[in-house]
Amino acid sequence: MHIKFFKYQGAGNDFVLIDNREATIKSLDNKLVAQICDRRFGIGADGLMLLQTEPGYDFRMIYYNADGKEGSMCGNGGRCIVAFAKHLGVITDTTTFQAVDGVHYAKISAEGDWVSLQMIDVEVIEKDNDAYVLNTGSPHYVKLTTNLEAKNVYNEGYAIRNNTKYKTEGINVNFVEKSKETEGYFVRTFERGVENETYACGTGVTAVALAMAKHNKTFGTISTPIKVLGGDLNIRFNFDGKKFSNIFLEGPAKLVFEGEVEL
Ligand SMILES: N[C@H](CCC[C@H](N)C(=O)O)C(=O)O
Repeated sequence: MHIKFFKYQGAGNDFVLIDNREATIKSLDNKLVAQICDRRFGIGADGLMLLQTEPGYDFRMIYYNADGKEGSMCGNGGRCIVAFAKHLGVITDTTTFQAVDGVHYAKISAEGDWVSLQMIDVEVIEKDNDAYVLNTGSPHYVKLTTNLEAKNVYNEGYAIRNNTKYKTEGINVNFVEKSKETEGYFVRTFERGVENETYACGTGVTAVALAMAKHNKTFGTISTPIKVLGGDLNIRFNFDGKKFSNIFLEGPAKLVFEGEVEL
């Protein structure tokens, strides 16, 4: 099958996107997705997304991790598919679409390269020793640390993601350090389903922002800037001490190149 694909990146978290509104692709074999995402033998990406039609919504987002398996919600992927929808002319400056964790609202800049994506509300944050564990559309483990720049995120992230508690379902592991320059944080993430560190993780930085508000007991309307290896993201939300709502993940979403491939 001859397929046109588009390569997007959101703060260095990168994806292959395919316009499947004609439902040309009925299903995607795990091995084929993994091969497309392979950084040596394929196009190379942290994940792959299909943009599909969905009655009552602008589109449906189908997300696959680089390991080829259909994944849970991808925040940066959600921002990139909104930019892709604008590029295709499916939307103009706001959208409501369906994803694996429910309905998402988003707005996009006129230039089409900056997206603010609403994430699901969060009420439950658990502790695992001194780490925070919460689900922002994907499951996340958040651990405060120091000297993050020098940390071996692969080894330490791999060990937590594969320990007896998390091995079966997996979990995304976020290491966070308070920024010296801003009110925000520096975050590095070992991502489930990529099974490696990524340059950014949208649901991950969202989980970090919420966990830090809980940790610091800050309430009200909060805006948290977060630096990641691939750039800068911002998370805005309300926290009343119990529930996190009106959560928006904001940042760049850029088209890198487009091409064609024989699947
Ligand atoms: N790897 C994640 C899904 C993608 C999350 C990340 N790319 C994001 O931007 O949220 C998981 O399987 O839980």
